[in-house]
Amino acid sequence: MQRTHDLIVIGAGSAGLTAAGGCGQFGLKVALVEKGPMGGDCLNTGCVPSKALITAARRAQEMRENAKYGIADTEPKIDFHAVHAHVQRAIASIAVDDSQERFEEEFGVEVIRGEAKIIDGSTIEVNGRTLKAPRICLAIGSKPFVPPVGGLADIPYLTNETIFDLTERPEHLLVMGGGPIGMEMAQSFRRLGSRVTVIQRGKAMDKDDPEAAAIVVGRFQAEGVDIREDTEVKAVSKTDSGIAVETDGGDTILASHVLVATGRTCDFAGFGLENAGIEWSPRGITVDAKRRTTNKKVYAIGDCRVGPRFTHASGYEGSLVVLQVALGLGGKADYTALPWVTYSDPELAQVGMTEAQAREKFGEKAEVTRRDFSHNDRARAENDTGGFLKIIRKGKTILGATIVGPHAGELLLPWSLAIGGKANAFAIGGAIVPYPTRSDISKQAGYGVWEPTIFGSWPKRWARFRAKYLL
Ligand SMILES: Cc1cc2nc3c(=O)[nH]c(=O)nc-3n(C[C@H](O)[C@H](O)[C@H](O)COP(=O)(O)OP(=O)(O)OC[C@H]3O[C@@H](n4cnc5c(N)ncnc54)[C@H](O)[C@@H]3O)c2cc1C
Ligand SMILES: NC(=O)c1ccc[n+]([C@@H]2O[C@H](COP(=O)([O-])OP(=O)(O)OC[C@H]3O[C@@H](n4cnc5c(N)ncnc54)[C@H](O)[C@@H]3O)[C@@H](O)[C@H]2O)c1
Repeated sequence: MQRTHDLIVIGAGSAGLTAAGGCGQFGLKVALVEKGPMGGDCLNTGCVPSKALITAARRAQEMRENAKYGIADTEPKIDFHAVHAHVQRAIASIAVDDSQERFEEEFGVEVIRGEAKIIDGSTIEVNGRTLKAPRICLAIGSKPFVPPVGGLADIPYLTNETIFDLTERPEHLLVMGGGPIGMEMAQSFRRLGSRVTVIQRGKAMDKDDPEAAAIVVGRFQAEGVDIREDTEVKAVSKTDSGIAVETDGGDTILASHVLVATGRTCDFAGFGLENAGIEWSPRGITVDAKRRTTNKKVYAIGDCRVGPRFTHASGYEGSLVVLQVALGLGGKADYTALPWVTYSDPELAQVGMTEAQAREKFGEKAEVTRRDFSHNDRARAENDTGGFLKIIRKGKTILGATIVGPHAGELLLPWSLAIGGKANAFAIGGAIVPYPTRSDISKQAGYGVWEPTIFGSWPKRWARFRAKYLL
């Protein structure tokens, strides 16, 4: 059979849209197959609805905390139907960018709505049609991992796929898992008026810097979120008054709703990966640095492969596929400067290595330069001085940065560039930064890295010499 397309992309989430749109823009004949709504998890059940909900929740919380600015505190009146409508509006406004019409009209991609199956390494089937291309790109995502907890299958638990459909506020939301999904949702629902309990197996936000995570956890507790760390759910059961959740510590918590946010998994049984010799496990599809599967003509990008699961990682890998397929260029994934942000309040932002990772790799050669927002004039003027910036480095080489505080995610960029070698602490420390901004904390930290050198013995000797003989 002749090729029908130059590239077949399966999955129209952040990863697949980028790969298909980019190759389409280069004039390749691209098929993009999607079985659900365009935009995938990020648009419909992930980043977008969660950030919209977080915004509504923050507005509510600000009303409760106004007195410190001389404005009376007020308990907000929350119309949960209207909050739901706001979340749906946010999805609708971004959906235009991910729409079938746009990909067809702007990028010349053939969008096919249906469930694809792999026939072999260059052939797929969808809606009874057979498509053939020299390259296939799998961008088929992941799904919520539901742990084998007794009784869970018998209760109507929520996941990220259903929680944004709620039009009534949960009375008491029990969140299983203190990762980014669990934490972002826990604070949002608490601020919108629910009672919230988080059950976390180890420490909450366990992939992040523990000192930064502790600041976030402290804030949650101050707002009334009941966080139970080092605790596991043993069993759940439905009772007349709600859902009884038994913990391994012997407590029973009565909740109205349970959100399962215990990580992601993959189940590609029946999709046909074995027909193309593609290896996978529940952790994802096996890939190399170029995101090629064990069948070198088939790529797997974004959440469906083993690796970090973020929208920006999916988009980045989509663009690597465009480089390789359309232009025949390199395309190895480099995550030395991978950033991630948990949009709790305060935000927790990380790029590159955490302090613990750097210490494990470099021992005493790993150093930390830290600046607290309590010394940042904008934070002081705003009476919101919690949090810090930590630069993790080896000598003057920047390995990572951790920021916790308001807008932390917006402050990462100079450090991403520094880790990638496109900026450095000296340049950041010497930049003219508008006063008063929170980003001044980066200048202070950059300067801090160089301060001992600038005021070292040689510059001082030179200054004394100048003062004595040349002034
Ligand atoms: C609640 C939540 C909040 C999040 N917040 C953030 C955030 O703030 N920032 C961030 O960076 N990341 C965030 N993420 C993670 C982010 O959403 C994902 O990393 C990203 O959406 C993955 O994109 P993807 O394209 O790889 O997969 P997906 O978006 O899952 O897309 C896969 C697509 O493939 C389709 N598909 C699957 N099988 C087939 C088939 N056989 N045939 C046809 N189509 C198929 C699916 O229908 C789906 O549309 C969040 C996730 C969740 C759950
Ligand atoms: N802001 C963001 O970038 C953002 C936001 C939400 C989600 N995401 C992405 O979505 C994915 C899923 O997020 P997540 O929070 O579900 O996963 P996660 O794996 O990051 O966190 C899940 C947590 O649940 C805990 N856990 C697992 N089983 C448990 C059990 N039985 N009882 C109690 N705790 C248990 C784990 O120890 C872990 O800390 C992640 O890959 C993340 O990158 C990103």
